[in-house]
Amino acid sequence: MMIGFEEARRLILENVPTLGIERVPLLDAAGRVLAEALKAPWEMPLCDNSAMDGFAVRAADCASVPTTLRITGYIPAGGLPELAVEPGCAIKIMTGAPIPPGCDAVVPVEETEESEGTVRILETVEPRQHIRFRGEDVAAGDLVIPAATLIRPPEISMLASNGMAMVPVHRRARVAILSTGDELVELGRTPSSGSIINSNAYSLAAAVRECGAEPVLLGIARDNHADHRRLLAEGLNCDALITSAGVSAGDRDLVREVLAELGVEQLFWKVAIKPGGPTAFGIRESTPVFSLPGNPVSTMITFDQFVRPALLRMMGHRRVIRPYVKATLKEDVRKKPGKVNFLRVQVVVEKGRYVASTSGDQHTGILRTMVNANGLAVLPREASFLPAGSEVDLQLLRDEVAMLEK
Ligand SMILES: Nc1nc2c(c(=O)[nH]1)N[C@H]1C(S)=C(S)[C@@H](COP(=O)(O)OP(=O)(O)OC[C@H]3O[C@@H](n4cnc5c(N)ncnc54)[C@H](O)[C@@H]3O)O[C@H]1N2
Ligand code: MOO
Repeated sequence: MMIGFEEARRLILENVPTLGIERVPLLDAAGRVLAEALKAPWEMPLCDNSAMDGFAVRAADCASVPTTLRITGYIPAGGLPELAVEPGCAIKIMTGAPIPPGCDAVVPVEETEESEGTVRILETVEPRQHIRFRGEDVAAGDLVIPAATLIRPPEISMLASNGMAMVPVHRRARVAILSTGDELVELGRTPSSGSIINSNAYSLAAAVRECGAEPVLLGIARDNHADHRRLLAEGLNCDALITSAGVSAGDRDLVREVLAELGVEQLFWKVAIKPGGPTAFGIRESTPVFSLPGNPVSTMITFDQFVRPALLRMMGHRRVIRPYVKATLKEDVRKKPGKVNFLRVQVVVEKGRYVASTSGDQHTGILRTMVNANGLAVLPREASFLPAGSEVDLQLLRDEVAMLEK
């Protein structure tokens, strides 16, 4: 009995390890996952300071406006308050500068008129207005970023503000990629009839990079035992190993056999999906091995459904599965029951709804319809006919689908 799609993915996610921690310079932490919670070493802001360019005053002096105050000092951002503010006086102050003792409000420059050492306050003044108080953002010891948070620019800002020049993050996965097959030639050679360029190594490497991991290209294992053994053994030294092709029923499909010899325990082979049926997954110690079918479309789709979530999980991400959005089918779709089908589609937004039409020929040998697709409709295992107008689950494959052109 073939394993179901979601069960296969669950088995993978349950069995992959979380990689260890490394400390990296702050900027290199962007896009990584924080491995230890950040507790604030100090409060933010560190002192009461002005939120406006203007004048620090005593609100009580401005109970009835307009009123005129004498300017007795100036504090730029980065300056220090030298004098307390006496009744009837004001201090010129810039945004971010510390509030001088005695003041309890800041009047923005637009609400004043300055002339020859005095300032006229034109608008009513509330006590505490336009002051950012010490510790109002973050108190010392606060948990400001929990562990397992994806680090984006706001987290970078918070980490920087807390003095974190080096940041503990989960390690990037080093992912070995091995292509198999006698028909393959490396990029740079002109393929003759019967040979094809090893494109899977590149699509996989690009996909590995896209999830923030580091591809390690092992080249091509020819269809003989010795080559497979040598290169698969090398791949097992990485954090994860991906193979392409050599996993269906062909005479020379050696991948699973040699992996077993090398001590990889197979957790499943063959999944009830199309394309991608012959996918296998195994583990040696804590190293996951993904054996993906060789058809380039199947390779990419199985990477996206199985390997990407696994690598993200290994690198500490909590949310690893692409979300489904609802989309309306533009035309009738027929399928055989028994397998979840991934339908390559072109998605557009019409009146705020996703509408999907097939991107063309769905045979797994057809690469062009993958290039032309910006989404995958995920059709349920037992469905056989989905009439135009049906609502289906859809995964967006390109961020720009819902983005505006101008
Ligand atoms: N009797 C059966 N035959 C096949 C079955 C089956 O269940 N029973 N499954 C079919 C399905 S589905 C697929 S998918 C393929 C998968 O086969 P393999 O993973 O063993 O891959 P190959 O047969 O070696 O290659 C398939 C196809 O992909 C091309 N290829 C391979 N490697 C690369 C590469 N690195 N870059 C670009 N393209 C590559 C290869 O030339 C073939 O055209 O098996 C079916 N057969
Ligand atoms: O399932 Mo194969 O992976 O159809 O191309």
